[in-house]
Amino acid sequence: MESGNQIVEEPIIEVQGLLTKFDDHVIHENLDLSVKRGEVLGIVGGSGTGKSVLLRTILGLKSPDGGNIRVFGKDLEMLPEDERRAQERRWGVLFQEGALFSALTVAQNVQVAYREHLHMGQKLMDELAAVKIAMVGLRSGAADLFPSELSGGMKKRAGLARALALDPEILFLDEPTAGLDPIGAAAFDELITDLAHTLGLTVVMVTHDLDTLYATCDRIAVLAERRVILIGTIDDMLQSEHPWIREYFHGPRARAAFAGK
Ligand SMILES: Nc1ncnc2c1ncn2[C@@H]1O[C@H](COP(=O)(O)OP(=O)(O)OP(=O)(O)O)[C@@H](O)[C@H]1O
Repeated sequence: MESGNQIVEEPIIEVQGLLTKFDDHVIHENLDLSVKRGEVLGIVGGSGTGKSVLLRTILGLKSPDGGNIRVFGKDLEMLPEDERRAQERRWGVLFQEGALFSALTVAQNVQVAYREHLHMGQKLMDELAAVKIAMVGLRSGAADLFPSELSGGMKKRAGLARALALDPEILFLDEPTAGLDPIGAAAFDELITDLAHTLGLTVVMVTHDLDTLYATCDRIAVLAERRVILIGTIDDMLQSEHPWIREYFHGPRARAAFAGK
């Protein structure tokens, strides 16, 4: 149910008064979100409420149209290019499908970050990639496989190994269990929890998966009405009277996910 991490109150990510839009289509307005260092935070919300756009905006892939975002106490928009890149090295991202380069092996995918950000010999890169590959529970032989040779679950793990390449402090996950069967999804949830705990990671994940919320998240942020309408624990969600939150956390699927917890 919880990462078991030591959670520090001081925020590692702070979003204040965020406005994002595409032309006249306002996605977020006056959105506030604070993520504590060491917590596993799940972001939920109906389809099209702007969960992925929020992730992309925090990552600096889309500029805010208003408000500000501070990660590690710094506003990416204000940073010169070299500091911005240094900032980006401190987080890892796993997009849906793992977003692996199809022409590269698993090990080479992990090494992309080393080539881009660090200067080291091939032997050291191979050794570091092997550590990351083992860390995500892939057997060593997987290092030399191409993405097309991997199952869905292995692809996710390879993507995770790549996201962990530079020992990030924050891990961003977009729908980590989408497309996995229930057993694969449960194993992936366990892996995320173990890694978060062992490495002291802060994890921010967008997910629709109630089992994942129950298994991994310390807190949940609910996106609706263009902002975060509630942030808190599962118990806080269960006590909310908001119609969407009630429907989501008291619906038949939620009851099934709750069973036995
Ligand atoms: N590049 C873009 N250009 C125009 N509109 C966009 C763009 N990216 C996202 N949107 C719009 O922003 C809104 C929010 O999209 P987003 O993908 O963040 O939703 P979501 O909450 O992640 O949805 P889902 O749960 O279905 O994945 C949608 O209406 C989408 O059409």
